[in-house]
Amino acid sequence: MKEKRKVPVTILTGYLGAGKTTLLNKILREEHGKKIAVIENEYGEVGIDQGLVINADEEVFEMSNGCICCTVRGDLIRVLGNLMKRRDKFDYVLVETTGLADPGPVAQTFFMDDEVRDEFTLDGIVTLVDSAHINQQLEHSTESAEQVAFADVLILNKTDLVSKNEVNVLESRLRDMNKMARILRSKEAGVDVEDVLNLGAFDLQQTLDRRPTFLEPEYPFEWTGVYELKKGNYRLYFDDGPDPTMLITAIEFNSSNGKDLDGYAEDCVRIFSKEPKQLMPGEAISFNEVIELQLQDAGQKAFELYIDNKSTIGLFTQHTAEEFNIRLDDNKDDQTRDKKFSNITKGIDTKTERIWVAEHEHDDEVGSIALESLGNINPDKLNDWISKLLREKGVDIFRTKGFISYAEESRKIVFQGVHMLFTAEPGSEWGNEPRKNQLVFIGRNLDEDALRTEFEKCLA
Ligand SMILES: Nc1nc2c(ncn2[C@@H]2O[C@H](COP(=O)(O)OP(=O)(O)OP(=O)(O)O)[C@@H](O)[C@H]2O)c(=O)[nH]1
Repeated sequence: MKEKRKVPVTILTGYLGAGKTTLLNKILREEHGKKIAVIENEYGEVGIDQGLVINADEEVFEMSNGCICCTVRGDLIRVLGNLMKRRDKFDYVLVETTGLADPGPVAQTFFMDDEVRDEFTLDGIVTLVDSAHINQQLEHSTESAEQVAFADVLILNKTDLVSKNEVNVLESRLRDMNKMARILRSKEAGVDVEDVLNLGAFDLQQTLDRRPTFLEPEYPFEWTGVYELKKGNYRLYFDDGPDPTMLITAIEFNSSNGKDLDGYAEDCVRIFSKEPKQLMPGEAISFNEVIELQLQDAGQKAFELYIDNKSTIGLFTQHTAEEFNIRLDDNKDDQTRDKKFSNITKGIDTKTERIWVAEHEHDDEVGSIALESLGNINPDKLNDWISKLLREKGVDIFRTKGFISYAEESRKIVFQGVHMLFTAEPGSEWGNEPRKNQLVFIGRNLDEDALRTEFEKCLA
């Protein structure tokens, strides 16, 4: 039997004033060929010339926001039921939640109610963030943290009100809370509609492909530039950046030891743990030690780098090259130094560059944990563990997503949950891919060691 196409639903959430209505209006105004039904739980004027906005009295639903076990999602179910009677009028549904709500109960409706599940499919949860105020909001409101944690797409809006560096710091904080979300930046919610609708955001493979680094270890450096240099004198240039100092280690790569960049990175982790040597502009960077460059002086600064023999070198820096506009250039003509100083715009090209996941404090209650193991999982053990876990801790576990491999099943088992509700359904074929299991938990006060231990016990 041919399966009926379900109507995709996007939940739009974000704290008060984050820009939800601005985004909604943008979506409704744009030519995207979709007929969108909007469900709002607030009254509000929405200017639309296409699509269908459901905001007549009976179709505006109030969201209950209490204990998730007791919350009645009846209103939303009723509105969705009414919508189905006008199925020909729309092919997409957008639910805008109130700024003060935990999006959990709304998302759960699409997992829980059989009739809703037959007709609708949750395409994704899009959370807007007011970049200027979210830090404050996170301190005072659990809902704003939940909204971040639930997101498949996080839009850092109002970037016009903060500096680029503040947005970088914010992104790193939010990334820590939700490792799975795609993060976009915007002014006036100016994002591409394709980036928020029809994501198949619950397609985990896509999410993992987009963020292949989320299971990677963290490093004390954020950037490596690898250069192939001839014997000679060079200079490393810096513009003003977000910090007055920066740690750096220079390493000479030796092609005969078989080490790759990851291997050198491990060496560098050990070097970075030592006491750094202070270096003022104009002084020379030595190899194989950690150096703290003093970058307090305003304007462009440079440090010397001497290369004795033609070699491949790696510069490992605490911050990304972009943040300080780091450039390496040769320094053959001292007479033109001053002129050269002001002229350096690009410098020598790197052979390769690499951005690393930076080490940082995990100080938010809300966080995400990714578990991975090779092999197959025993379905009964997993079911027992997950059922118990979500029954006991489901209030604090907002989202669960993952892929599981069962020995008897040729397809990947796609695992996803919202609080204590979860589904495990076969997805694409494993084919020749090595069998492995990945589970991501996003929630509050997660005990990583306990989760890891229990997960390992589920292996067949
Ligand atoms: N400076 C600035 N203002 C913005 C931006 N995006 C939206 N705004 C303004 O911020 C205010 C709030 O935007 P809304 O779209 O109403 O926010 P909301 O999330 O729907 O707000 P609530 O309905 O109160 O939860 C409006 O005055 C917008 O014009 C932006 O990128 N920068």
